[in-house]
Amino acid sequence: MTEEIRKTLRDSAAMRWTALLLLALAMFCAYIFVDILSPIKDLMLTQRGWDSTAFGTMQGSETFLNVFVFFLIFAGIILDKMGVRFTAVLSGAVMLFGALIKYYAVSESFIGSGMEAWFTAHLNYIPGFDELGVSPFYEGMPASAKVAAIGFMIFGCGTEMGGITVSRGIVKWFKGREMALAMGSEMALARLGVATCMIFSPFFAKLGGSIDVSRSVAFGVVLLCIALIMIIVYFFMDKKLDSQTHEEEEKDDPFKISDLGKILSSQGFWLVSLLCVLYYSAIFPFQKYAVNMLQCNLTFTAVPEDSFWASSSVTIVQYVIMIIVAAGAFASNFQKDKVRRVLFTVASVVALVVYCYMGYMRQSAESIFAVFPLLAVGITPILGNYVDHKGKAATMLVLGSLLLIFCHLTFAFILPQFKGSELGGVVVAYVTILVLGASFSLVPAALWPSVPKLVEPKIIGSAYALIFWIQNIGLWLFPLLIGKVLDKTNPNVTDPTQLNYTWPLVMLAMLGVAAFFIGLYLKVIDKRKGIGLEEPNIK
Ligand SMILES: C[C@H](NC(=O)[C@@H](N)CCCCN)C(=O)O
Repeated sequence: MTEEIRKTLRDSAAMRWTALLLLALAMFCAYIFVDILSPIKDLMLTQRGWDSTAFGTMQGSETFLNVFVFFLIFAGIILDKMGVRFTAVLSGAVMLFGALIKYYAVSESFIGSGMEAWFTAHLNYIPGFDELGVSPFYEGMPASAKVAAIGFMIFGCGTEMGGITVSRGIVKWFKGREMALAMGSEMALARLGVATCMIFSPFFAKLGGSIDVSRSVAFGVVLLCIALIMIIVYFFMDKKLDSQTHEEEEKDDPFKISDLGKILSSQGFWLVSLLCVLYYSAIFPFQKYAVNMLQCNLTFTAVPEDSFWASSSVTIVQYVIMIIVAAGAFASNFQKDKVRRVLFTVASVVALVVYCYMGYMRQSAESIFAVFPLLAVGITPILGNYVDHKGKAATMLVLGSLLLIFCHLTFAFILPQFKGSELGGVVVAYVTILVLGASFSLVPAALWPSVPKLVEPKIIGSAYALIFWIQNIGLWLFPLLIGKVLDKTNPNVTDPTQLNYTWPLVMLAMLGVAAFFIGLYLKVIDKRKGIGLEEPNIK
């Protein structure tokens, strides 16, 4: 009887995984919106006149307020003071608001409007920011890109606040249990969001034979409405949990500014943050250009519009197969029976082969790149589970950085050698993208669950916020730099599918090299100071 009374929602596996599912689905929708314009960079040039610099500046704007107005730091303080559920709802609402502005900016109704005229004439110079060279706008930037950037900045505040809130929420529900597995599963779903976006953004933009880029953004907005509903349901579960545990996060352990000092004085924290910014700057900004990079490096034969492979139903079938790949790989993690585990894995691999074949037949760069997050969906939970039970997080960080270097150098120097060989190029692209996906499983699965080992529980929210803030500097800078380097190294190229991506890719590989050395140093410090990064989470 006493046992029963003591049981709380988080003691029930079904309940805590339901809470996780709600948060993870909300992040799934958010990640779709993050990259909603990434696979249609070429259309943004032909339909809205965004060159690579305009595109990169808009893409980088997502993190602008987080970095330069320190919004992420405030978000961390709000999270520590107000708790998970309040901050989660706030982040959902902010994301939706920003997304609606971005939708208006790229919609047909913006063209020729008074607002377009105003933004064309204004915001070309931002005092202070321009002098520092960090302005989110520039003289000559298309008005639609400026307004989209404003919306994306607001959205970015919501999504990053959502990110730290979800990490904190997972710690709240899973600490001492399957925490890394839960974080890995949440990230797996987020990765599926990226794959979904790669397939459906161009699908909606080109639906019915006419091109309208705002349809892609509208798709993202609808998903963000669904995300907000998920968060509201989570709100009530979280409230119930607190009433059972009699925990009032916001009152028991009030946040103090001096806590920030404690975090910043930890060497382990700095190394993890540096590794995080270097590694993620070579991944998320790359994601925004990857489809265009493939369009530029692969030789595609145009698929006739009336052919079977060009039909919308094939896109949907291919997406369903993608879900089978992801679900099979993900579910295999949870099979206790060895035979069943093998069966799930084999089904997933067969579906992956079918998926890849369809991508090749459709001659579609977006569906080729969409395999990137798929391996992460299957592997991240396995690796999370491994970190929970065996540890070795620092070693995984080093290995992930090595794979990153290998992949970017392959894209830069080996893939272009296959230009002209349709099949050869696609095979090299698939293999490299899948290996990059494996790297993108290793690093996040090891990095995020390591944070609770670096700081005290009550300041985890602020610690995640600070790491995200440092990471956001890179996520702001690198989309912009890639765009600028592209424009500089391709001065006379007008066809958006004929750009040379060598230098941007070399730049990203260099980030991997720096991350690799930080990872090695982290291993040394971990051993010397006994931080426990190589230790399992569950002892
Ligand atoms: C959990 C981690 N999330 C992040 O790093 C976020 N700061 C980035 C969100 C994507 C762009 N706004 C991850 O996805 O591995």
